[in-house]
Amino acid sequence: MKIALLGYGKMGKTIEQIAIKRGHEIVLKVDKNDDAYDITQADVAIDFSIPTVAFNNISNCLNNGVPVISGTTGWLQDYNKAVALCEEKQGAFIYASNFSLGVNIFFELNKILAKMMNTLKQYNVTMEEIHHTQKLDAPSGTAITLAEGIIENHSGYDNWKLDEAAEKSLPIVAKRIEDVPGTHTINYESEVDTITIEHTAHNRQGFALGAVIAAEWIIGKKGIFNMNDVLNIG
Ligand SMILES: NC(=O)C1=CN([C@@H]2O[C@H](COP(=O)(O)OP(=O)(O)OC[C@H]3O[C@@H](n4cnc5c(N)ncnc54)[C@H](OP(=O)(O)O)[C@@H]3O)[C@@H](O)[C@H]2O)C=CC1
Ligand SMILES: O=C(O)C1=N[C@H](C(=O)O)C[C@H](O)C1
Repeated sequence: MKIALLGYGKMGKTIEQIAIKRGHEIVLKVDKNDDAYDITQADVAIDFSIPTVAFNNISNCLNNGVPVISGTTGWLQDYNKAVALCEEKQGAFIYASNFSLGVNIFFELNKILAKMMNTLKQYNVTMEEIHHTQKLDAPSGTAITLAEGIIENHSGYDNWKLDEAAEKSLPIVAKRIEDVPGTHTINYESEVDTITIEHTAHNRQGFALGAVIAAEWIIGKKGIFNMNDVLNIG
């Protein structure tokens, strides 16, 4: 498989190593605003760039008939436009806030726990995410997906807020600490006890492997997919 890497930072470099080990070829590495490159030489593009350019990168792939996997977070105000473009061009597109198998299992566990706790109003839900200090967005995309999983399954919450508690709002605290790849913690706290679920990434390998598996999976398909489609869980 010929892969274009849109974004060649921490994730792009980790994906390159894993893709080569799995027998793929990296035909393009894009690390700055540059419309001159020819995306059509790739069978699939993997975008791990920055929030302000992700939608442009994805659009460029869809406009040129190249299937695209995006893990960039912080650009979701344009997600519906990407979906509409993918439908119009009959392309193939996957966005996931987190590509690791472990986090995708954690997403499902989070929904089940929220459903179980729905009637137990004595428990307040809080969330904390910790990432490295270079991270551009807050809260993390993963924290937003987790919050949405709780909101869909727990009638006590209908929105989330960063660093703020309010009626029916799930508060998310975002911490930035040197070199932390990504830790997400959800607490259900009552006066008498606390139930905690937590996912801790030890490195970026899990995210990168998931993105390469998604790229392998999407070849020959058309449509808008997510990691549940790829991993067949949930
Ligand atoms: N979904 C998931 O599983 C995961 C998602 N992420 C997300 O992926 C994104 C990238 O993370 P990470 O690799 O750690 O970040 P990095 O900052 O290490 O890498 C991003 C790279 O994108 C480059 N870039 C800037 N402009 C463009 C452009 N126009 N086109 C292509 N690339 C460009 C940056 O270059 P420069 O430095 O010169 O600006 C930088 O090298 C983030 O949004 C992060 O939240 C991260 C891990 C897992
Ligand atoms: O920026 C990161 O590093 C990460 N970003 C993703 C997010 O925003 O959830 C996924 C992972 O937590 C690492």
